[in-house]
Amino acid sequence: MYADHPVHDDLPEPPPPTPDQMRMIASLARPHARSLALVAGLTLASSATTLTIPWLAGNLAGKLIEAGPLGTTRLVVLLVLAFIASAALAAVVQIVSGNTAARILADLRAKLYDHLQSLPVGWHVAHRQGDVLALMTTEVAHLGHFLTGTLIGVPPLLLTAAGAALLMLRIDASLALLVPLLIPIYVILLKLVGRRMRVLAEREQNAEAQVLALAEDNLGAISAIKGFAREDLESTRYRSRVEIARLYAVRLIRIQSIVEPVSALVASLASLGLLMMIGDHLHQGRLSGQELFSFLFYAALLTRPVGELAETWGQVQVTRGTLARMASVLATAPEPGYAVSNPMPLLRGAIHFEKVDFAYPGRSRVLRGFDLDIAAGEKIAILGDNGAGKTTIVALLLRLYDCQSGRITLDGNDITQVSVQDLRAQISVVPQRAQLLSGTVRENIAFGRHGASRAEIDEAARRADAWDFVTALPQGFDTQIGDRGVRLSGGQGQRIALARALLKDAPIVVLDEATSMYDPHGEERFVETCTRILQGKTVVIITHRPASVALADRVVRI
Ligand SMILES: Nc1ncnc2c1ncn2[C@@H]1O[C@H](COP(=O)(O)OP(=O)(O)OP(=O)(O)O)[C@@H](O)[C@H]1O
Repeated sequence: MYADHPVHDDLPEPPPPTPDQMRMIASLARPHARSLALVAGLTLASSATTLTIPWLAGNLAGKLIEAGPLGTTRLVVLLVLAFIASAALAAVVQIVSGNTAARILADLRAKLYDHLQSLPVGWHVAHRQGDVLALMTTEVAHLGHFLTGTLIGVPPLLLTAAGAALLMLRIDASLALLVPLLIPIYVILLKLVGRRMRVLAEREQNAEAQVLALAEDNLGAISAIKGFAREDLESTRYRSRVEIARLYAVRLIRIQSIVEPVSALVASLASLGLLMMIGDHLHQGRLSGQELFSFLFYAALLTRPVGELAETWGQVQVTRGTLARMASVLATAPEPGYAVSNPMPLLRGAIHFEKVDFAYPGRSRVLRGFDLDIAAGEKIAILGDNGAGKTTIVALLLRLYDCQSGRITLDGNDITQVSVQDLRAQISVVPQRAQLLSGTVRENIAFGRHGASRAEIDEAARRADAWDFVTALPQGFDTQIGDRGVRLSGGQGQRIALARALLKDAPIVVLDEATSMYDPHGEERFVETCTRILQGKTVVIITHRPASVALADRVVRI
């Protein structure tokens, strides 16, 4: 998404969103068509009401000049009603449009999350987590602010400006026609600052993402930072990233702050010119007092939208990069297996790797013509040097990656031809690094099978030899285990991961260095338990430890 770079501005402008990307963003609005139609109707009513005010005020002013306050009651009442209606409609438009925009945004966030979840593991490996987090948090918030605070105000502004211009044209065409002459001045002004705003916004968002990425990395490695006494160094590194983000933010604010005042200045100068000409027309009797007032009110009505539209245009430049990034993530295809919906028959558990070639993107080949036959119910240990490709075999079996050539079958079914969710439902993996979630011990074990009963969770904990240490925790199974389970020891975390996998009760079980953190006695008990409870299941044991190898009927070396 972003590139790493030092502070400088002579970087290429972000590419504009493609029509396809814009269509995708527009598709987010489609489910809210009715609310948007309501917003459009209310906007129309609000602008129409606002536009009656200068006309009524002009009439009233004309009458006051010609005959004094007598006989103006009706006009005054109408004007007060118009004021009230205009204010009330403006409030209703804000509420309804704000609600709609917030709903669109909530949908976008959920859609973005679902989509990120569906993307291949390879995509997540290739993108910095900080960038992804920035997209889901600060960038979505930017977009939300843009939608709810800025973009939603555009239709009323445009309608009011267009209406005012038309009515001015009716009153005095020769004067009103001067207004479009200002357009080129605005276009030049906005073009001049636009490119710079886009580049700065891009740089600022990139810098923010880097701040977030470093905070995420460092807080996750807080023990290492303390252990190596790197607090000061890391603090300096963090500060320098924050400083880069600040510098871009300041530059962006500076440029953003001039757009609206400069536009308003041009509009004010133009109004002054208009006033001089009006004076001339009045003098020649081409304009009545009433028309003069209405004209001036309409001109005033026109200047505010001009300034605000310029500001909105600036915001569009700032949001362009976010839209492009959002759309490009949403356009990335989900895991290929998601498209296949053929159900996977319940497995007996025979695994067959046939001439499998695989390389991670941009890396040299890990597996070359790899063959492996595992019978249903067989226990097999896979040994090999660090980096030989043992964990990669598991990743391929789960279809986290697809092999470049060859094929993998389960009970004779090619895994690329069946639903990836069905496939994964039939394989339990106990990884080397237990991925514990923030939540209680019970929730962490229950993660293995949705809807598991308390008794089943307890049983899984007993089988995984986790019962004793879990019940000794302050709140037993209700103890919160924090982010990444930092409050549990490595071996305890592995036992929770084992309990989770046992609860899943899949026909194929993969133990990927699952006992690497067990004490020797614990490992012995693990081997005993597994021999009993994994009977009949196909078990793939990846290990460097002789005790675990003893579990296997057969050992292969890669
Ligand atoms: N997601 C990835 N992206 C790119 N390369 C990877 C990825 N995961 C692993 N590799 C590389 O693939 C090779 C095989 O890694 P793998 O984790 O399968 O080895 P292993 O046999 O399980 O090693 P160990 O015994 O150390 O756990 C290594 O060279 C590793 O650097």
